[in-house]
Amino acid sequence: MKILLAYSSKTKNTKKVAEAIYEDIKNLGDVDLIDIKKHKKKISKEYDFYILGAWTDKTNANKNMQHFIDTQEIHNKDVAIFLTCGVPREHYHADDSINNYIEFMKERNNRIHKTFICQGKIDPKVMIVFRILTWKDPNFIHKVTPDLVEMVNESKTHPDAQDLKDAQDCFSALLKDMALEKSPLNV
Ligand SMILES: Cc1cc2nc3c(=O)[nH]c(=O)nc-3n(C[C@H](O)[C@H](O)[C@H](O)COP(=O)(O)O)c2cc1C
Repeated sequence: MKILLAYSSKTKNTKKVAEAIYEDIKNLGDVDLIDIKKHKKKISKEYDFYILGAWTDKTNANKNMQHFIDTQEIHNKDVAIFLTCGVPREHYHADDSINNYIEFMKERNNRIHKTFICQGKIDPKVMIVFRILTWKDPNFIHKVTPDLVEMVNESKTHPDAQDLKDAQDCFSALLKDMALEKSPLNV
C-alpha cells in the first residue's frame, strides 16, 4: 500500500510526531514522509492512503495544511489525521480542533479512518506576540489570560515520550488492521 505521511510544522512539534510515526510504520507499507513546505506543486505519485498531521491554529488544522489538501486534491480519499495543539488532549478545545479538522476533511468527501491529537509546546516567542496583540485588542482570539499562561507552562514538555508512543501505537495498529482487512478501507 502506498502511503503519504505529510506534516505541517512551524516549531517542530508536529514534525517530531510525524517522524516518530514514520519510524514505526515505514515497514508496514511504501511510506513517503514529507514536509508540506517543500511540496508546493501537485505531487504526481498516487497514494492509497494519506496520514496528514498539522499544528492547530484557530481550532483547526492550520491554513497551510488546508491549502495542501486542496492543492494535492486529497478529496474522496482514505485518510487518517492528527494534530498537535497547545492544550492538553483532554481539554474540550482539543476535541473542538480535531472535530473541525474532521469536518474539513468530510466536506471534501474523504473517509477518515483514524484521528490522533496531542499537546505540543507553545513557542515562547509566540507568547510575546500574543501579549502585544492582547494589549492592542482585548478581544484577541488568543487573549493572554492566567489560564492560557498555565497551559503554556504545562505544554513545555510536549510532545513527550508517551505522546510519541501513543501516536506510533495509534497508526501502526490502524495499518496492521488494514493489512488484515479489518479496516473499513477494505470492506
Ligand atoms: C499563531 C499560533 C496560533 C495557535 N493557535 C492555536 C489554537 O487555536 N489552538 C491550540 O490548541 N493551539 C494553538 N497554537 C499552538 C500550536 O498549535 C502548538 O504549539 C503546536 O504544537 C505547534 O506545532 P509545531 O511545533 O509543529 O508548529 C497556536 C500556535 C501559534 C504559533
